[in-house]
Amino acid sequence: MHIDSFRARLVGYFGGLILLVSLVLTLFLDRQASNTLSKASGSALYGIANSAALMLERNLAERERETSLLSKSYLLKNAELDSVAVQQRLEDIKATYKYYAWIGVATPDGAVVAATDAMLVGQNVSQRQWFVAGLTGSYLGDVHKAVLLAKLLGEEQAGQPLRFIDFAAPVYAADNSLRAVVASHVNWDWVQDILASAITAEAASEDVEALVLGENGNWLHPFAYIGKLAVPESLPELGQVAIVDWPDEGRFLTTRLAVNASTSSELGWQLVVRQPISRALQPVDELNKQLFILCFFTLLLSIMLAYQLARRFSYPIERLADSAEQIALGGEHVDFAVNSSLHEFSRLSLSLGKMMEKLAVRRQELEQANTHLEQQVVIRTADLERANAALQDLSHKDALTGICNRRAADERLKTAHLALKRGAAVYAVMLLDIDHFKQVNDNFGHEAGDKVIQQVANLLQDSVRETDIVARYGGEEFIVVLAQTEPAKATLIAEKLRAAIAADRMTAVGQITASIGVAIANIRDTDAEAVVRRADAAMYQAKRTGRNRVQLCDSLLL
Ligand SMILES: Nc1nc2c(ncn2[C@@H]2O[C@H](COP(=O)(O)OP(=O)(O)OP(=O)(O)O)[C@@H](O)[C@H]2O)c(=O)[nH]1
Repeated sequence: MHIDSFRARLVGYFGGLILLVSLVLTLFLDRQASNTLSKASGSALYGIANSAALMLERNLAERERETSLLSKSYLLKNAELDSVAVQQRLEDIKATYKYYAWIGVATPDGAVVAATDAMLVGQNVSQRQWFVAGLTGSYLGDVHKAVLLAKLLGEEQAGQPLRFIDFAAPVYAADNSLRAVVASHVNWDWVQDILASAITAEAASEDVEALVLGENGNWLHPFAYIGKLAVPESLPELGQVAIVDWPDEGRFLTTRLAVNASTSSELGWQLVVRQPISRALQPVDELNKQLFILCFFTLLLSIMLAYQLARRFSYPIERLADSAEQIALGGEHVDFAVNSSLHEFSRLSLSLGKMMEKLAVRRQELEQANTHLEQQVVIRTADLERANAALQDLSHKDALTGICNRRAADERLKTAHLALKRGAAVYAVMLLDIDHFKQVNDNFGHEAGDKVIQQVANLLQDSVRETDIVARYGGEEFIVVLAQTEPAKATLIAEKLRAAIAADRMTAVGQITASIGVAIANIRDTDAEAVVRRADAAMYQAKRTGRNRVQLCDSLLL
């Protein structure tokens, strides 16, 4: 299939069009799906973040409320602080919430007098921040490592150091005097567990993770990120979802919420929930793959269809082109029939067939006309050649005598002189003039004179060789050019001619004579005319010296 063929073009255009439409459609769907999915994933992330933040807020408020209620309880306001009842109350409260690590009561001077599991009892906590703050009001302390408790509870859990959040509140006696400070330490694990429960198993499998950012801009959770994961410069606004470039980690769909617990003091925590964009948009990749496969097969099918369609259209054209080529190569009986149900092709085939028939008729007519013309040309050419030959003949013949005329004699002389110049043998020129011809005319009439001229011409013509030339040079003057003839021989021939004329009896006239001048060509002669001039001079000398004689040109006549 040629690249410029109808088939290739149609397949190319059709395939290209389908490819273009597929690409545009795929890009459009990709964009639409990405947007829709980004929004959906963003909403899901926001939902997770929102519920996790709410749980954190409620838990913080709950713990603070519990500590506050405990500080205001009748028991702590009135009972002995180191009594069993107080001890039991603390244990009961601790048992209600598994993340309580420690609940204790310290006197205003900082001595722990009651505590769950009797931990830290007798120790002085007056330097602890929770104690100092708890002396004056409700206190909520940010996450920290507990120095004393850590020693009692063990250093680490699951590779992480023990971290706590502190709640404290003052206990006032009935007379409103400060009686003690009650405090609880909540294990940081509760944050981890809340976040774990907020993130569903499905979300976790899609790499959704929640992070807690502290007020000072450092990660509080997960522990592995503390001091290791850089906080991106462009986190989304609070409550917004955005695609964020995380340093060294790539692009994440990210949302951020503030944890507003409405507690006595705000911790300033922010909850960040993120998901790698590749996971968030994974369904788009799947969709793209399916679209690609769909496009590929659509393209393949389209190309096959286009090829079949093009074949259907191009086949009749190719047949017609083949037929036309056969005509170009000289074929005569070419068939233009095409097997097509399409009206246009049937019409074209019919028209071409009719055109061929007409062309064949025209061609035959043309060939006949041509043959006739060629015959006419042959006939005309032959006529022309004959006419030319006759004309040539006439132009070199003397009308009266039928022998050569002066022009023919001059041409022969020229040729002979050129041959002499090229080294051929010398030639001789003889000028012959009938003596007293005027008297012939006068005495016997002009017609008789003509007959004498004709007779002399015949006599001369019959007396010389075929290679020589006899011509009528003027009225009653003749010239004879003798090829390759020496002076002696020329004189001899001239004498023979003179004698023959003198011996012949002319019709109605009787005897006549002629004078002959002979000249031999010389290599020094510039042209034949010089030789003729010498012959003429010799002829006149013959006339002067008595007529009916031959005079060979001597040097005096040169
Ligand atoms: N019948 C006839 N006469 C011719 C022709 N051509 C020339 N003549 C005549 O030939 C004569 C030539 O005469 P001239 O030249 O005087 O010389 P001539 O009488 O021959 O005398 P010489 O030449 O001196 O012997 C003239 O009277 C011309 O009219 C021709 O074709 N036919």
